[in-house]
Amino acid sequence: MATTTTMSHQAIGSIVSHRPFKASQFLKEPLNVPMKFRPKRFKIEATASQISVVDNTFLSPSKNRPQEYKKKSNEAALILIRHGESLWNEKNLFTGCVDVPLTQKGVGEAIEAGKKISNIPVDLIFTSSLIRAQMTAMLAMTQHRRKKVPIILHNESVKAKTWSHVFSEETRKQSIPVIAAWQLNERMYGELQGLNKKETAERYGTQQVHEWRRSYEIPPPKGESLEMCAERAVAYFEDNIKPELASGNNVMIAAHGNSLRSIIMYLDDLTSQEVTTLDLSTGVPLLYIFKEGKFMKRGSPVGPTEAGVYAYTKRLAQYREKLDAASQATLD
Ligand SMILES: O=C(O)[C@@H](CO)OP(=O)(O)O
Repeated sequence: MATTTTMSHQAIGSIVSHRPFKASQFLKEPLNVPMKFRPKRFKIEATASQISVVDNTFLSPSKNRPQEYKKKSNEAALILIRHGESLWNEKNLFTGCVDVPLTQKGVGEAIEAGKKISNIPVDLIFTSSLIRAQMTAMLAMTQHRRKKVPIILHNESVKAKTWSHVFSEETRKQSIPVIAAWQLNERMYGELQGLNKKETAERYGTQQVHEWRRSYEIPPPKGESLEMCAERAVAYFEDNIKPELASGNNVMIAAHGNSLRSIIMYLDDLTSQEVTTLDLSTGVPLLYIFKEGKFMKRGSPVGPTEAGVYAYTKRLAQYREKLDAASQATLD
């Protein structure tokens, strides 16, 4: 059963005012969760009500997008990016679902991430509803060689939906739909949100804090364990993102350390023990190829700009050749 908690103002160096909210609000609509991610201790139920500023509950994004976006191919690229450094990463504070923007360094990381994926096709972007992930997606796309414009598809009302949809063929070709989903938000860190990580370790012990931060099953006080985060993030991935990949659409997901850890656990079939050592750096894009129902990891670039350390597939190499030919034609 979901607990009901009112969050207190405990932030050290807080830059965002917290509105007290009830954890039960966060835990409402039952989700269709795969067996592996079914909770052992209690049934997670979730709603977007408290987390999002941009509250786009696209339960089925593909149904909300024009038919023309859909296309067929037997493989698709999946890029995962953890957002760049946020103001609370910089201050070493537990952030969770508090909506904090990027630092200047984070902006730079997002731009560098964009350079690394600038040769990889992106047809559709999923972000969380938090600004640090959305900033990262938008900044990264400014570097893409295809120069498409990311446009957030709003679904809060009929008007918002109409206004955010693009109409002319020309505009459609030059845009990438962006779907902001609260299910991809960072795990809710409960009573730790706003606390300094080092001070918390000094107070509760390094081992305890490590378990709160990296274990699969142990939730931080009044927050979500990784397992609980997986319930919504992986269910969203299976219901909304995997079908896009299966249709041949290349997808980028800009999200968070823990929502992405839960998705990577699913993609790489990691055990609850293995996932404890998985730690994602800010602004480093990971590439997967989805083919014949399977996810294949293609690496992560380590160099400052080039995506060359990705193991390109034939299709990705062809895409890059097309981009090269288009740049050459512009120069000629
Ligand atoms: O504070 C947070 O929300 C997360 C990600 O920054 O921290 P951690 O690395 O402890 O999961």
